[in-house]
Amino acid sequence: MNILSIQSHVVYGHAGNSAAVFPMQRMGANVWPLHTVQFSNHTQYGRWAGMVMPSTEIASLAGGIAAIDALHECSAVLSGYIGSAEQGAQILDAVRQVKAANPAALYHCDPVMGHPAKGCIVASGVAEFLVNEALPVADIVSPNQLELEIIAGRALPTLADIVAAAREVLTMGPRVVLIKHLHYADKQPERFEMLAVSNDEAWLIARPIFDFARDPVGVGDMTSGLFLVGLLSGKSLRQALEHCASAVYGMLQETQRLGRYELAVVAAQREYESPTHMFAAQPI
Ligand SMILES: Nc1ncnc2c1ncn2[C@@H]1O[C@H](COP(=O)(O)OP(=O)(O)O)[C@@H](O)[C@H]1O
Ligand SMILES: Cc1ncc(COP(=O)(O)O)c(C=O)c1O
Ligand SMILES: [Mg+2]
Repeated sequence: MNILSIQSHVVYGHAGNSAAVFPMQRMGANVWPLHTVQFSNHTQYGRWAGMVMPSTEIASLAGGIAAIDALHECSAVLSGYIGSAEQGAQILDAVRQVKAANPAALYHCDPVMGHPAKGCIVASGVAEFLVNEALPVADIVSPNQLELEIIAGRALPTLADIVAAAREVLTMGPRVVLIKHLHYADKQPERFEMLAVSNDEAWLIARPIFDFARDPVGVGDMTSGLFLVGLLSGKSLRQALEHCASAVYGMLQETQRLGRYELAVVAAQREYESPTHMFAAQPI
């Protein structure tokens, strides 16, 4: 299995590819990391150095892989944090080239749209690109609830609203929707919940919340990567959800045990292969 993973790279710490690539590799996937930005650190520190890769870089690198006739080996394209709206078009071009070379290849779009209140900064035009252009082409999409609300164009105060919106997304192109973080009004506050929906199934999973001084970053990026590898390696929707939720829980537990702000991506390496605690999903 070969995954072209088009996401951010941070030199220090973990977000984007720097959070997702190693866990995917540890699950046995061969990853082709392509970086949309190279920043010193993730944006939630409030300051960072580095640059958005030039928009032509993505097309150039995809073209380079095409030139050595290797695109047909690609099983999936995963996109995450995008540095500019122009980069988006290049990513979709790469997806088209991969799908032309390997019609079975999947496109998993993690629609990272930013969260200004939390300090996750995304360039203007990226959210519009994700909703209008990337979503119709995606096979798998993994928004958090805020991103799902932007896609749906309305607030989603109840679990029923969220499930309905996820089903709407299935009519826009994707075959699988993973909502990576739910925060509806009557959710029990001590539970962290995710939802996976396909045309035939809907699964809800919950794990305990940890009390971090500051919300760690990169959790969503790692979750999406692990979920994709699970599906590609033949897990059912339910199994892929249970595996990624449980592996990320184990990694967060290690992060808390070590008292770190940055994710304990490497220290928790055994969790990606076989999570210490397995949480069970419930059909809804
Ligand atoms: N079990 C947990 N305990 C505490 N915080 C968690 C737990 N699981 C995830 N989180 C945090 O919840 C937040 C989820 O963020 P959100 O913006 O909704 O998704 P994403 O990570 O995709 O951007 C992250 O800040 C993550 O660190
Ligand atoms: C460079 C970069 N990549 C990715 C992300 C997304 O991280 P998360 O997985 O928490 O959504 C962020 C969030 O701040 C970021 O700064
Ligand atoms: Mg995210």
